[in-house]
Amino acid sequence: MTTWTSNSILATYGALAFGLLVLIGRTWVRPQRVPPGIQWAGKRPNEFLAEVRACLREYTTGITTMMSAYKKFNVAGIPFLLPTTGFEPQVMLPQEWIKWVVDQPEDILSSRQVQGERLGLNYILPALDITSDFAIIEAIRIHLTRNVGKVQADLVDELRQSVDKVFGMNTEEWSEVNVHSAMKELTFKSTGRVLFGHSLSHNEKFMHGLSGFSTWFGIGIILVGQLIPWQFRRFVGSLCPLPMAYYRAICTRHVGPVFSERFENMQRKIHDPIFDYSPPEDLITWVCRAAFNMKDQTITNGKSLASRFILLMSGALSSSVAITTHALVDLLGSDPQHNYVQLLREESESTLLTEDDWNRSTSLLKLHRLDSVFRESLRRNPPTLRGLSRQVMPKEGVILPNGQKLPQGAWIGVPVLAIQADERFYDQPDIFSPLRFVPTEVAKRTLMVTTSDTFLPFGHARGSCPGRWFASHFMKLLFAYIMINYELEPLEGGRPLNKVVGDHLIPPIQVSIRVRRRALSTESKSASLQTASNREPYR
Ligand code: HEM
Repeated sequence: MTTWTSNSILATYGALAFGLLVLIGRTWVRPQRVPPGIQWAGKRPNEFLAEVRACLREYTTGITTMMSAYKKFNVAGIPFLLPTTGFEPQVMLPQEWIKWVVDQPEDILSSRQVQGERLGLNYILPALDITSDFAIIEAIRIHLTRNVGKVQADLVDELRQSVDKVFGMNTEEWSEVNVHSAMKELTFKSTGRVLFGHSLSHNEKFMHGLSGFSTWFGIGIILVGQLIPWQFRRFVGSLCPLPMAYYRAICTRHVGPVFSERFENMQRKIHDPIFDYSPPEDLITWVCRAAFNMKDQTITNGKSLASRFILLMSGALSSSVAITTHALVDLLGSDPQHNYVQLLREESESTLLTEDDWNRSTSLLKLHRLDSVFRESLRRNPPTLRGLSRQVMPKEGVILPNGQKLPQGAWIGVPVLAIQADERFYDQPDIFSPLRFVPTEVAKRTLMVTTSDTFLPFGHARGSCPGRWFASHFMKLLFAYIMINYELEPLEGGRPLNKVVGDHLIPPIQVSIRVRRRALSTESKSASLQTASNREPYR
């Protein structure tokens, strides 16, 4: 009797647990993101809780699900549902539909809605005020791009000092430099002068706050928005702000008063033209100007601009750090026989002969090889694996170009990495070919900043990166300076692999390279080129 009772209790608990598991399984993968009629990638037929397990496998499969499903479905013109680590699958559309995606307005396909969840912004920064976005984006897209020539001398001055400090001045001894840390310091320091002005970029406390904030912001985005299941976002998101708030407070303490003072004085000058005030020409001034030029005049003080500015800039700087790290590791990890560093050095030396050349923006248009290196590196290492992410907004859903319907709340996007590795668009796509985009007699020039439906690391059309012209400018100056002034040893064992974390390709941040300052005269250099290990360095 007792055995019978305990068996039935066990059976009841078992059935309850099973029921609960099925119930959880049904809702664990966010139901809004699972449109009917779209085929899953990576889902095994007849597997118990197949959709949950397909998402779980994404923690370890890296890019394989996306790459193989792209070939199976997208190349045949069929959309597929990509499982994700956040348990929010996303419909990947075929490349031919990109024009349709970018033509849809924000109230039909919204990028902001996806950002709020996928970057975890709704949870790590719940009080985020995006009224300033338009002014900041306009200032970057129009003023910074147009005035990049005017600020080039400052940029060059700053990057010379930073590279000399980080890579050293010793022409005899080789030193070991961690690529990622070096690129972080060089990027923050050099671009900081233009983005925040001379005084802030030389303020150690501010720069320390900015660096800490960008690290924690990056961790928060990936952890809350992508790695943990969507149900836990609110809870984990409420913990992340602690270190972020600390560093953000440091930044705000320094940048807030600068914005407030600039905003008030510029506003006063508008109403009182004889007021004696002329602001420095930097991004902070251009952001305030763009805010005054907005039709609806929703921005009434500099404080709100400052707070959003820090956020956008820290994201922008982190992207630039990742891309310069990828590019340097790509170059030094390539077959030393090609001696790409020497080819880049020759181009830089013949282009940047005088101080005027360094300070003139048109000089950089002649750096075809360097431009091509960055475009090729971005092709192989886009900052996000998926791009053009949008959420379906209308209650009645949207109809895809093939007539299929997607309900409200579904997420769409395109597999950027797979498109950029498609042999229909790129010859031998698996090979790092840094001179691929150098113009020839038959191939016309494609700049690294030119987006298209087969080149998407900066997005494409509406919402694409407004800072890419500035980023390209900075990255070319930085690499030209390094190539001209330093010898760089090739990486032993080739190009170390990236890590896939959430939607990001993280460069190998542990990699160090060996560098040595070049001696002034070419003749005197050649005698000292053999390394201790007797390997032939790039020269
Ligand atoms: C190589 C470095 C960079 C890469 C790869 C990059 C890439 C991107 C990407 C993929 C987006 C999102 C596009 C989309 O949603 O479709 C973006 C947005 C943005 N980028 Fe960049 N970026 C870089 C550097 C910069 C720099 C240096 C700045 C500023 C000076 C900047 C400012 C911005 C801003 C403000 C946005 C938001 C645009 C919006 O929401 O409409 N970026 N960037």
